Amino acid sequence: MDCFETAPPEPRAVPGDAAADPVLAVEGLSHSFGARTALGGVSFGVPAGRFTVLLGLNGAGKTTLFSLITRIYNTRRGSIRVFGFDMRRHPTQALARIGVVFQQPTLDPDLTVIQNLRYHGGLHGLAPADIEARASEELARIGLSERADERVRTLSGGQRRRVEIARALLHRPSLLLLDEPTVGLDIELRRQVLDHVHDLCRERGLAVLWATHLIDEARDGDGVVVLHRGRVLASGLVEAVCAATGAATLDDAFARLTDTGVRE
Ligand SMILES: Nc1ncnc2c1ncn2[C@@H]1O[C@H](COP(=O)(O)OP(=O)(O)OP(=O)(O)O)[C@@H](O)[C@H]1O
Repeated sequence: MDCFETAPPEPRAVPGDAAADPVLAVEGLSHSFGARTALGGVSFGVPAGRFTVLLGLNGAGKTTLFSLITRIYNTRRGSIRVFGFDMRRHPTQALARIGVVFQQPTLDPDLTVIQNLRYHGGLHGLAPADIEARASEELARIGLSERADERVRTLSGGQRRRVEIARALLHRPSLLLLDEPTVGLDIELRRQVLDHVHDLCRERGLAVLWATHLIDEARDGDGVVVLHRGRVLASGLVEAVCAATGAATLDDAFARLTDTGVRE
């Protein structure tokens, strides 16, 4: 059963949690589908330059949370602020600062790589000259400049993912959201995509929220938000969450957190 019928545990306050002025600030966010509570009072922050893993099992509420942050769903309870812009009151300013890579691939396989990027840039109202300059910069960065005029269907899964990330960065967002972006990729491609997004955090100060159910996608130095059955059980740097739970590894911390307080 997916409803929460018992009182949730208090999230553990962990040192090293969101900086004073995070790029993404989520406070008291709740969402229900009829009688089913998908999110119940979720709060956390993602600061600039931090790769933050939103870690949760299937059904934890990750996609619902992303749908609220991207305004696919309206926020009815709680608040979402992006760079200080409230999603309800200033959605245009907030959304302009977000780049998204959805769980399902969204490139048009029959268009070329550059056509996909131009289309996205046009939707964001970028000038054609800016689109060309930024597209060639992003494609060079992911090592796919020479594939710009090829149809997307000729690319590997990992290359397509990197093009999706390049596309999401075209309008220069401050916050990049990725929902299970490594689904379907082999171990090596997964590592490459993870390395690439870590580099973006470090080099551009991008705030990243990376949703996954794969614990090994969180590295030391990353932030982590443990979401379980619609509740945040812990958030902070990986090392701090481990220390607060008395666990040697994040695997162990996750098992301890999800075994206590929230009933199946
Ligand atoms: N459109 C919907 N209508 C009804 N219930 C929904 C809907 N979308 C999600 N849910 C329910 O909300 C809860 C959270 O689902 P959500 O898809 O957000 O989780 P998730 O962490 O993204 O899981 P997954 O990794 O499987 O995608 C689940 O109990 C799910 O069944």
